[in-house]
Amino acid sequence: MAIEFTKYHGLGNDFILIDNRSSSEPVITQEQAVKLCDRHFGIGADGVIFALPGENGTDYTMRIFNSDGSEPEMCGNGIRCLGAFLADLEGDAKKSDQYRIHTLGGVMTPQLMPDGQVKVDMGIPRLLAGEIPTTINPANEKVINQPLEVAGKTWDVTCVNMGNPHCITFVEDVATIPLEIIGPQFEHHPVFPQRINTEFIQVVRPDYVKMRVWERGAGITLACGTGACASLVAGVLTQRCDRKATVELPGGPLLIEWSQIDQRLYMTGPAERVFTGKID
Ligand SMILES: N[C@@H](CCC[C@H](N)C(=O)O)C(=O)O
Repeated sequence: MAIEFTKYHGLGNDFILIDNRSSSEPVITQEQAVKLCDRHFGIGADGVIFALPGENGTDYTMRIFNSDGSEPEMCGNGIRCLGAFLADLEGDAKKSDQYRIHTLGGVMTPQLMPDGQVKVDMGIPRLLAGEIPTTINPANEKVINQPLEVAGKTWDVTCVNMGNPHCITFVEDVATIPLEIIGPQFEHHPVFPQRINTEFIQVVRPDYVKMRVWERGAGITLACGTGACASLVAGVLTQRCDRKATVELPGGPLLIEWSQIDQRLYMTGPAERVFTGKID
């Protein structure tokens, strides 16, 4: 049976999206996802995203497999792409510009904006070590500017869970970070029992930062939405950033706001359809 897919990207963080609305289990296995994501022998992507029927009163459910086949709880760029994909699928039957999406990291709400961008209510960040999870500190303590030995160097790290786990380090110049060498060492560090996404942040101004990321299960990517949100939270907690900032990624900028009113994160950025195809 052939399976139709549409390729989308959010700032170069690219995904194969599959209309899975007629079944509550993904139609592709994790092993098949690895093959489809392969950039030489497959379609090429950072992950495969499934649009499934809603759970617990939501409109839809999102599940995602990373390019290594692992299943993360959440994906920020992916949920913007999913919002755009759902609008395409619904076509004229679309009743609203906003969807409530069930994910393993909580309910997220992408909203299609008149200018074509997608704004997402990303929920409230979780900060306790037990929630990240990490053993850097006792489970009921936050991890803010804590020393961590990686690759023979001590890094001051701050950890934030945005549905999925992130470890953030502020540096003078993101361009000098050997991401392909130290990224895997952060990801597989024993203090992170569920592995970790790793962000390096250069604060240019309190409302403008540059970010590079090593993603759990995907390696270096051109952008990471949950990582951009987590990094803004870390910047605010360490008095480096305003509560609203542009996060400049290799693939382009995301606007992130940590609302003082409801303590929720709001992420605004693009979601672009690239092409459609069929998997035999
Ligand atoms: N690129 C994503 C995050 C995807 C999941 C991540 N690799 C993980 O394993 O947690 C984003 O835009 O948030």
